[in-house]
Amino acid sequence: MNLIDAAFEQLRNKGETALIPFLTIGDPDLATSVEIIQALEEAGADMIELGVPYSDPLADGPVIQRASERALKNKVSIVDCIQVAESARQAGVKLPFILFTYYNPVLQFGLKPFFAHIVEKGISGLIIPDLPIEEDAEVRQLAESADIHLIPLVAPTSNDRVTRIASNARGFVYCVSSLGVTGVRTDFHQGIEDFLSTVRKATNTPIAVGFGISSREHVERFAGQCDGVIVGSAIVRKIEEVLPLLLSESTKPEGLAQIRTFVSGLKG
Ligand SMILES: O=P(O)(O)OC[C@@H](O)[C@@H](O)c1c[nH]c2ccccc12
Repeated sequence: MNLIDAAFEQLRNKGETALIPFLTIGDPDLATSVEIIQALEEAGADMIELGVPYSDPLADGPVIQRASERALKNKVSIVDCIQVAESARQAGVKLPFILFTYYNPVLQFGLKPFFAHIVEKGISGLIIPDLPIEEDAEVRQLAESADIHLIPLVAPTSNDRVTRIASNARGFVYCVSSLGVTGVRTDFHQGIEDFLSTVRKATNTPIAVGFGISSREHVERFAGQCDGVIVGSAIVRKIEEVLPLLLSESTKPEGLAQIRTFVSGLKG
C-alpha cells in the first residue's frame, strides 16, 4: 500500500487531520534539510512535501523564492533532493515523502528514468504545480504504474474542471485556498468553504488545503472540511528566522528546537 494512503487511513481512524509541511530542500544545506525533516516528524507532521528549488518559481511568494535562491547558491539539484529523502529514511524517518517540483527538472531528468529513480529512493507522491491535467497523461500513466501518487491541485477558479481533476486524483487533492502565489495570509478566498465542499463531493480521495495557513486557528478552521492541511511559507519563514542558529553546529540544536516548537503548535 502506498504510504500516503496508509497515513490517511490511520488518521481517519484516529479522527485527525494530516499536517503536511513543505520545505525547500538544500536551505540552508542538504544535511540540515535531513535534520529539519527529522524535527518535522518529531513535531507531529504526517507527511512532507520536499520542495525542489527552482530558478523560476512562478507560483511562489517571496519567502519560498528566497529559500530557493539560498538552495540554488549551493547548486542543489532534483537528484540531491531525492537523495535527501533516502538519507532521511536511513536516519529513521517513517513519514511519506511527496516530491514537489516544477516540471522542467523532471523533463531534464527524463520521464522514465525519473520515475524509476524516485521509486527506488522511496518517494510516495509527486506534485508538479505547472503540469495541468490537460497535459499530464504520460506522467499520470508512469506514476500509476509505479504506484506513485500524482497529486493534482485545484483552485477556487477551477470551476467545472474540479470534478475532472478530483475524480481521478490519487493520494489527495491539493485544494489551493486562495488565488495568487504561496505565502502567509490573514484571510482566504471568499467562499473557500463552498469550494472545499464542492471538491469533497467530487471524490472519495482525501482532500487537503494549502496556501496561507500559518496558525493553529487556521488548521482548526479547515480540519472539519479537509483530511489535511499544507503549511509551507510559515515553516520556511521559521527556518529563515533560525538560519543563524542552524549555520553553527553549536547552536543548530536550538534552531531545530525552535522549528519543532513552531510546527508542534500547528499540530496541536
Ligand atoms: O506557502 P504556503 O502559503 O503555506 O502554501 C503551501 C505551499 O508553500 C507549497 O505547497 C508550495 C510551494 N510552492 C508551491 C507552488 C504552487 C503550489 C503550492 C506550492
